[in-house]
Amino acid sequence: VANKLLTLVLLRQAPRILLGMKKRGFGVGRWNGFGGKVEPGETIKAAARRELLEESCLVCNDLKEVGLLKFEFLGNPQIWEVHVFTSNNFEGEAKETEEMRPQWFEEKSIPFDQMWPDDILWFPHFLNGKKFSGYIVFEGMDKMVKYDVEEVESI
Ligand SMILES: CN1CCN(c2cc(NC3CC3)nc(N)n2)CC1
Repeated sequence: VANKLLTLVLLRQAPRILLGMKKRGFGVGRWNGFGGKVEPGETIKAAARRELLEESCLVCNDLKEVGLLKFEFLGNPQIWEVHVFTSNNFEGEAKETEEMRPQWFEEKSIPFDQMWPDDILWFPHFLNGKKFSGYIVFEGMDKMVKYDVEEVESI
């Protein structure tokens, strides 16, 4: 069955990065970038832009795809394909929404202990401005049983 397409947007204003505390639904209680599902007929980048606006009230017109993360969950045949985007060029002020409470973090104080466990694997590549690709197997929602993350020339 086709992979589940998801988006993740991490905006930067060096030396800071914008994260949101997920207030409900999947990933509740964890800091993350902004994102969601890709609707039928929508490009992945358009979905990323839409979810960023819905979840943070920010408009970004020059999202760049920098990462591709594939997740397998033991016991579930559906692979999740998370397309990671970034930009340092966006309009508006980040606002709290029903989904997310935004906060700017210094890049050297990212709250990994309150984020998805895989983030610590690929954030270093992301913060160094590299493109990355990863395959991560989870058992439940907290334990990584296998992973492989690498820098790539192109996504
Ligand atoms: C709307 N999407 C949901 C998936 N998502 C994930 C997932 C993820 N790990 C996977 C084990 C869950 N890790 C980060 N950082 N983000 C991005 C936003």
